[in-house]
Amino acid sequence: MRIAILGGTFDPIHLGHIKPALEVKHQLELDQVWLMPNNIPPHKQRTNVDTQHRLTMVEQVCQQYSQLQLCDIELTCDTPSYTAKTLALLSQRYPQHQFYFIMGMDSFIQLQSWYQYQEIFTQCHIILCQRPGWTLANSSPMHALLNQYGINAKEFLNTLSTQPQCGRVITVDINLQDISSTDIRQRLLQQQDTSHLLAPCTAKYIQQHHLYLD
Ligand SMILES: Nc1ncnc2c1ncn2[C@@H]1O[C@H](COP(=O)(O)OP(=O)(O)OP(=O)(O)O)[C@@H](O)[C@H]1O
Ligand SMILES: O=C(O)c1ccc[n+]([C@@H]2O[C@H](COP(=O)([O-])O)[C@@H](O)[C@H]2O)c1
Repeated sequence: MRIAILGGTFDPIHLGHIKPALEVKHQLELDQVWLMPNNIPPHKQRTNVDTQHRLTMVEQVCQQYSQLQLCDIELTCDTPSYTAKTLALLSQRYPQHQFYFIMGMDSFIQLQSWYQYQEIFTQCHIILCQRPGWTLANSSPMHALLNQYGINAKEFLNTLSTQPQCGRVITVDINLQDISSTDIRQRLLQQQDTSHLLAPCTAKYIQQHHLYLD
């Protein structure tokens, strides 16, 4: 199967994760999309709620959206959730699947600082989603990399049978979602409405468990 993975801290999961994931699945005619919460985010100082809450919110989203599935592979690991390591483990565990890794432009811009980031290109294709507020500078080394390995979703699909198994950066043209977990946490702290930014199950869970209030 052709499977895309959206890894994240999901603190909390929001529609800026869910809607692009659904659009990517449709545009690239993928068999499945897995949401993969990390345990210890490599580039964040801390999470705002514990792993169990972040996991439950993702689980509930997967129950609500039948096209999304949970991948809990990083949750059993007490070391930082390095994507290169996780993808190697996934390829080992599921040699029958072809993996794609979804990321927003903010992640892509910083990719060079990831642990053994070049290994990622040997394990999967990257699916790159635009994100409001993030533009790749012409001078960025990632710009050169995108020029070399980039391909748009339509062209990729049209030439699927001749494409390599990994190493491309597939750009998808999705509806932009100006949403971030940081903004949602700030709104919750200030008791502002967040219902238009979250799946209903997540809004309910946050309210029931009094999350993000301090
Ligand atoms: N609105 C969005 N549009 C496109 N991609 C997004 C969006 N929000 C998050 N992503 C992508 O989803 C992945 C996981 O993001 P993450 O869980 O860190 O959410 P976040 O909103 O960026 O969180 P925070 O504000 O706490 O940093 C990353 O690859 C990120 O680029
Ligand atoms: O491998 C790394 O060094 C690395 C550095 C930063 C982020 N990641 C992964 O990228 C995904 C999005 O991360 P974040 O911090 O934006 O939630 C998530 O799966 C992280 O584990 C991975």
